[in-house]
Amino acid sequence: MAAESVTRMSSAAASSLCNFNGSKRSVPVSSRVTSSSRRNRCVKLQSLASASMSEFFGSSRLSSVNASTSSRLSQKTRKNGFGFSVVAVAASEEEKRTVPLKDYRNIGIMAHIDAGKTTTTERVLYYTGRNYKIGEVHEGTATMDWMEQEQERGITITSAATTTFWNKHRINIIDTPGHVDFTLEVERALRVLDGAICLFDSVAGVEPQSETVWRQADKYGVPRICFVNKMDRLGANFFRTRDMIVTNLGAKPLVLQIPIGAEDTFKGLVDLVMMKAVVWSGEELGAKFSYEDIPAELQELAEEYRALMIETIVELDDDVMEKYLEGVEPDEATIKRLIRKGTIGGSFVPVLCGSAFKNKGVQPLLDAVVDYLPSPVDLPPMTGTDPDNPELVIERAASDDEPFSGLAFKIMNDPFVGSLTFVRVYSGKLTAGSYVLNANKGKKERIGRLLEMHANSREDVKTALTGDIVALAGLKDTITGETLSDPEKPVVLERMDFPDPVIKVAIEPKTKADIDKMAQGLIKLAQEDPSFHFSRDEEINQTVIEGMGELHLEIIVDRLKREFKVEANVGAPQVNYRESISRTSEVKYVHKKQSGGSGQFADITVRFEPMEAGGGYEFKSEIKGGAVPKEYIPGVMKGLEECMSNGVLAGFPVVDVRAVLVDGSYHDVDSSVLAFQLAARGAFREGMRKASPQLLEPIMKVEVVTPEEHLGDVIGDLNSRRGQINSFGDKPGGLKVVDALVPLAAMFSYVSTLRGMTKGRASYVMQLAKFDVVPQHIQNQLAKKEETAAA
Ligand SMILES: Nc1nc2c(ncn2[C@@H]2O[C@H](COP(=O)(O)OP(=O)(O)OP(=O)(O)O)[C@@H](O)[C@H]2O)c(=O)[nH]1
Repeated sequence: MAAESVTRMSSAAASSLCNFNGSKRSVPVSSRVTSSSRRNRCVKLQSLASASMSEFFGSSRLSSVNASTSSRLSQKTRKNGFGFSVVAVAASEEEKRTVPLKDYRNIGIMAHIDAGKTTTTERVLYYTGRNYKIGEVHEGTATMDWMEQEQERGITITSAATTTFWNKHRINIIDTPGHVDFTLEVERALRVLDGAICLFDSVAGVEPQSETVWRQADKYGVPRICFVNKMDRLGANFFRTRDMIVTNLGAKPLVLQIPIGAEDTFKGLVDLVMMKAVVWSGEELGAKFSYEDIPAELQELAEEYRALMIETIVELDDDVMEKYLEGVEPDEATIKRLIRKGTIGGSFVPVLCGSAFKNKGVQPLLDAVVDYLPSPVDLPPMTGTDPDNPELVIERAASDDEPFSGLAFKIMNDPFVGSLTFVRVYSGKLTAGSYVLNANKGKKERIGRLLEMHANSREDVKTALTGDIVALAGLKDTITGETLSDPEKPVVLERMDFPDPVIKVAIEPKTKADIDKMAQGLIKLAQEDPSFHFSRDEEINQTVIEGMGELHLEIIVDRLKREFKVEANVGAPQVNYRESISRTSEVKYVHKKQSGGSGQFADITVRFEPMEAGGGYEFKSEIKGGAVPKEYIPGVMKGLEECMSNGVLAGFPVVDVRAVLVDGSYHDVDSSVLAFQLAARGAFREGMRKASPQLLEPIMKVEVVTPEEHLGDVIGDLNSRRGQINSFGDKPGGLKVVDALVPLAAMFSYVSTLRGMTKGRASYVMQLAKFDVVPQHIQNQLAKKEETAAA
């Protein structure tokens, strides 16, 4: 059975390579990406906020794009580009709150690739009555996987939002992708969610990507419940997964259910709160369940786990604990109250089980979402800062009566509705037709339409209330991570972190006529996805796209083709290196020019210090007594910042460096901000060279699962890729698992090699572990390539 997920993963990842590697790469595009000397001439675009079509290719083309878009926008009901209907409902009055805020659950479903997130979500939609007909991932009909690429590959790429109801509670769900290339989607979802379901495959247990998303959820303090899925699969083991939650995640599981049977005898579960067996009569969609007596052979185990559960939760309440010590067990309502308290407070994570595919365990899971995950009012108020005074902390309680605040967490381009901005409302209300302030940019935005999303279709609403997740049509300047707020009571909520891309490829349209279309597409795609960057060098006529992995960039190229009708050739993937320094240097740099009129003078001394890994870049001024007047310091900062994206070794971004302005002097007439900016550039060049610069490369944590007979080949191959084997282990089904650290540069086209070597029976996952120094002989090779390219 393990081969089932192996094959699916391998084929998804394998297809990611055909554009970038192997025989299909007979493309007439320079596989070399922009050289360092040229890089600084590139226009770097990360979002539409930083550039627009007009900046890129002139304004005339931009207006034609807008005109055609707006004519399409005027239509009310139509099919969107993905074949689903867009429904515009005339909303007359302001919507009233029908569900109290305490009955809201904003949740995400997160897991390793293939654990069953989409399948579970589809079941949730069915059992909550949202979907009449169920979509199956393997048939390519899942509602939440609405992109063509998702349906073809059976994987989730974008997170989709949907709203549904259970026991009079409103549940907003975001389905998130498991593949590491789309980790940003998970990050964005976690930033705006109040709680999460963490799914595990009961055969594989806690897998690498589950660890990653678990840490992400920790970072945002998201309370969660665990669902051990796929209990029907051969090799399913609930208790091993429970143990892995302890060993691999360092979490404290609170077992609330134990399975009745496993693999093909999996029938249902014992609910330890009610001490009842919940047994399904079949495995078909909508199969009925009944409450029964606990099977005799499970009675003892159930009592043991119930006792563990009670002992854990009574610790949260002194009175209950006292009574318990006197021999009085808490009643069901008290048990639920304490499980809820401990889950929200992070004391433990409830663990449930089931088989989404066989329709067992989904309804109790929904009950647990309602019973144990928090509503917006159970969480501390959101904090932010005053846009005019970043020192001033502002709180926004979750209430319709507070001033409006919301966070834009995702932009999606719909070919017909236009750009949709997904917003989580944290406080107050948002009304269609009103104006809000983009507090990060200080710009007002008009709210055109407010849409409630149901995966692939949408419904117009007049008002969004606190706790809602809505999509806004018509915003012009807002990008992911920015705060929208009441213009009279502005607030900037804490921003999200976006990872920097680790790989890049050169790309060019197959026909010259498509160059505009490609730029338009890239701008839109970069606006949607902050982990995707692109840059263009006009002089050598080359565009480079950068992303989180081969699959990520392949999807971008595929979307260019499908959504923007641009066929593109792509070069070989290249690693996005970083540059840093290994020792401290101090330089004095004088910028002096005397040519006829007024001169330029700036004198600075800058110390460059290495910082801890992950430290980024920092600037500090130690100027005393006005040696460099305050008004010139921004010039120094700007000059240094400009250089940080363009290191002295090979033009890669510089990281983990602190620049300290220690001294300087100025001239009453000839000094200016510009002169200090130019001096800073000079100081950077000299200072970095003196500080033993070094090239850093992304090192990936790779986990390969292979049948034993191919273990030797797999290890030999990893060694030849500069891999460092960390551990071996066993997986159910006689499979071996190898954990290694391997430089990303050596992992391109790995999937096809692995497939060839193991006849398609092995699979692997990898994720970024760290950046590390590139060995000297490889640095020399890279420097040589750089020189040849520059020549
Ligand atoms: N046997 C069994 N198969 C399941 C179960 N749940 C999901 N699957 C299958 O596992 C595969 C992966 O399921 P998905 O729902 O796409 O998993 P996912 O976590 O959404 O995957 P990504 O979005 O690609 O990360 C599909 O073939 C499902 O039919 C289950 O409970 N039992």
